Amino acid sequence: MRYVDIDDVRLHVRTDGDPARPCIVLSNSLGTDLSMWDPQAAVLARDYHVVRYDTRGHGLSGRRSGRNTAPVTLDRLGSDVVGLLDALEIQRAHFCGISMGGMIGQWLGIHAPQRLDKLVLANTAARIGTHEGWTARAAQVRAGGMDGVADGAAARWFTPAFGARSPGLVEAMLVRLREQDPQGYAACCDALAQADLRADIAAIRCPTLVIAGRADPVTTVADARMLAETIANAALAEVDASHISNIEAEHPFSEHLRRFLAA
Ligand SMILES: O=C(O)CCC(=O)CC(=O)O
Repeated sequence: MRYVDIDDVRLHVRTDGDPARPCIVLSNSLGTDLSMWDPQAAVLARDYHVVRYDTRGHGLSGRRSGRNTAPVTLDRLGSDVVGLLDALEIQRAHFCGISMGGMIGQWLGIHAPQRLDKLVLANTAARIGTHEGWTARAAQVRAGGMDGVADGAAARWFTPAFGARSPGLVEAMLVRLREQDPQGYAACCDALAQADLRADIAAIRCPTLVIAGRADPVTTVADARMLAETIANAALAEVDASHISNIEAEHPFSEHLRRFLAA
């Protein structure tokens, strides 16, 4: 376990694999933490220096002083990754982000292409949800804590078939969601309320793999197609999963990732 201070935030970071190998950074979705990448980190660490971090306000990452109440924007979340690479003295890295992490990846592709090798955008979109929806969710957790969003999360994150097959994995994710800091979660909802990259993603030039979950009700296959068709050097892969596809379709997801990075 390691912490890196970047501006006002202390990021919880975990590294696996040989630091002399090419680096891949893994970025979590809203309401999760770096442990969501355990299946992929185990595979990738054989060939890569794997850097995972908890997005600010999530897991063990938070403000260095005071509560996680300061405003958060997608610019801030993207700049955290640039700061993380600087702190670890990594000039360039591959980047794989899921959902909110995928929006951070798009931001990096637009604003920090000189730090990126290949980009993987999983279960994400250039615009996720609506301003009203995120603002209402932020208000809900600020007023009532995490239980309200956690109650419906299994249905948004996983297919019923996966829930029946792997109840322990689903429950572990929900426990972690309930344990998130409501202020940190709400601040990232505010960032998603503002974030709209639809007019900007054509600027992304690095080789990109877009991964979609065929049963994802949050960021749909149509959202993924839009990314893959707009980004010049992008390919699309679909897996049989809902929103948290790297867990529900662990092996196909890891295989797509591994092959794309190795090509
Ligand atoms: O998963 C994300 O990063 C954003 C979309 C989302 O919050 C899914 C959900 O829990 O409804």
